[in-house]
Amino acid sequence: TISQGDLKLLDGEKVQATAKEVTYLCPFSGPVHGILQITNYRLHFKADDDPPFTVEVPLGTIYRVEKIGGTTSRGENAYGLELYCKDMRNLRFAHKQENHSRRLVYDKLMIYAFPATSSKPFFAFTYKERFDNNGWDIYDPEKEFQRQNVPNECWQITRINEKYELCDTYPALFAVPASVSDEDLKKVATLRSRERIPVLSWVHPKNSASITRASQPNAGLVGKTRNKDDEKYFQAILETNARGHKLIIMDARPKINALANQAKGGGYEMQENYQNTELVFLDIANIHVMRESLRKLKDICYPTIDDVHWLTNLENTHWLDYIKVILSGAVKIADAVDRCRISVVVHCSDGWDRTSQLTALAMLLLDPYYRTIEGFEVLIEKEWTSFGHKFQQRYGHGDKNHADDQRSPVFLQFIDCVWQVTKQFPCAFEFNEHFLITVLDHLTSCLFGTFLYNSECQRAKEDVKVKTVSLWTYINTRLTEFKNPLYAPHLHQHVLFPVASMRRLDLWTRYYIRWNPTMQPQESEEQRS
Ligand SMILES: CCCC(=O)OC[C@@H](COP(=O)(O)O[C@@H]1[C@H](O)[C@H](OP(=O)(O)O)[C@@H](O)[C@H](O)[C@H]1O)OC(=O)CCC
Repeated sequence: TISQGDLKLLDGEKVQATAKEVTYLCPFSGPVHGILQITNYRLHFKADDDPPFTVEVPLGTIYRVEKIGGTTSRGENAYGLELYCKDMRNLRFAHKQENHSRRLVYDKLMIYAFPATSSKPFFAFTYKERFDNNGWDIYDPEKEFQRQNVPNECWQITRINEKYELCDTYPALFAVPASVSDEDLKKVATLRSRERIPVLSWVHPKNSASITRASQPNAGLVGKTRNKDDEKYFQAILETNARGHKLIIMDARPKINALANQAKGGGYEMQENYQNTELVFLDIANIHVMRESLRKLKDICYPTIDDVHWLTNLENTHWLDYIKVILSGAVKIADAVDRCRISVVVHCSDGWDRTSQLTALAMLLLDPYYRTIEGFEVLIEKEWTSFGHKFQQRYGHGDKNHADDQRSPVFLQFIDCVWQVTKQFPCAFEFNEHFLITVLDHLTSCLFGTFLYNSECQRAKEDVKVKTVSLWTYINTRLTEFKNPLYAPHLHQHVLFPVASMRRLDLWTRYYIRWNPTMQPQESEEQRS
């Protein structure tokens, strides 16, 4: 890496703009004079004074850039830029009008922070660092199925989607009941939203109960004729569990939303048509509710915290209510599969947001492998990236349109739920909190190819495994940084059942309040006199 000033450039990173005499308007310690640099990967500010105070943010983590003040602004620091970031902070810089540095910085930000809009490549395709391991090899679907003893007499790995022809938001390889034919699968696919048919996520190593995942049925408004093919398919899933006498369909949504989806041809399975099947609604709200909740949470956390009203303000964001309802959904699934030995089919509307949260969390509780660093990397590749969670759309990678209502912090919520479980079982995980925060930092940085695009099919088309570095490559070259010193695997081979009660949940302040220094209690007037 070439160092330029204090900026240690990455391989492939080049400075695109340098602005001197810029003032960083720090909300905590006040204005700081220094030099602002924009590269094709990040924004870097270095204060003139000592110790070298720096502010840095990957351009992918910026979702909005606003100009402050105009050429007529006369106030101190009234002319500059405000950057809104996806990592819970905003950065304000004041520029001098005369040297036109704001125009230069603004123009370069528009090009390099929003490559999808400026049709530039993501920096991940320019990043040329070499590593001695390849994180793209961590997840091999057939190896992971083999670990679950699949294929076997109950489950087959079908190649019907090898060219993404059945469902282009699903992985090329997935497992379905051994008794069904590819013809059956094609029929079932016409009955599921976006052809996202029920397929295997995890099978219990001892009692053969399974977790399968899907999108909602194209049930439409009640009164449509029954759906024999779908009902037969559910029977096939039921029969994969030798002792299985029942199947539970866990619909992640509030029932009112499932009903509303009927108006658009969606809906849910009519229980009476599916023998030995129970339908449960888990009451998790949709992506719009979660986006709004995080917006409120950022408002009360940054830049200032109203300490007197903190708990009221936190409650009014409902953020922890949603963490609780997601966690309790995952506990219900783990309980059904492990204690009751009943197979569960998980779905929601599209089957790529709430369904991913639930299957991944339930598998984390059920299978200690996913609580290792390698296992967790496999879990994310399997239940999130390969099953088509739309990372680019949900996080707006490289997209200038910050108001897009398809954006939503669904994956952040999942990592928050994982953090909650690590707090209740501090010795059950190989990874530490720094690992989780690093995953979130690179969810938005666009330095790695792991979270780019919206599906396995798109990532294959863009050849990310050859042209970009995997986040797991970076992580796995510095594992000691991410290991939990308290990890005691031999004591935690059992299923974890976290308590999803409000009194046991905490706000993850090391993430949401990471930029506010530990606020010194304000000295009272009499103490000062
Ligand atoms: C008359 C028109 C009815 C109508 O628009 O139905 C559409 C639903 C939208 O369905 P919802 O489930 O409420 O919301 C959907 C889910 O959040 C889904 O994620 P997931 O993978 O977790 O399912 C997202 O992918 C969709 O973009 C989003 O629209 O809207 C509602 O149900 C809102 C009711 C409060």
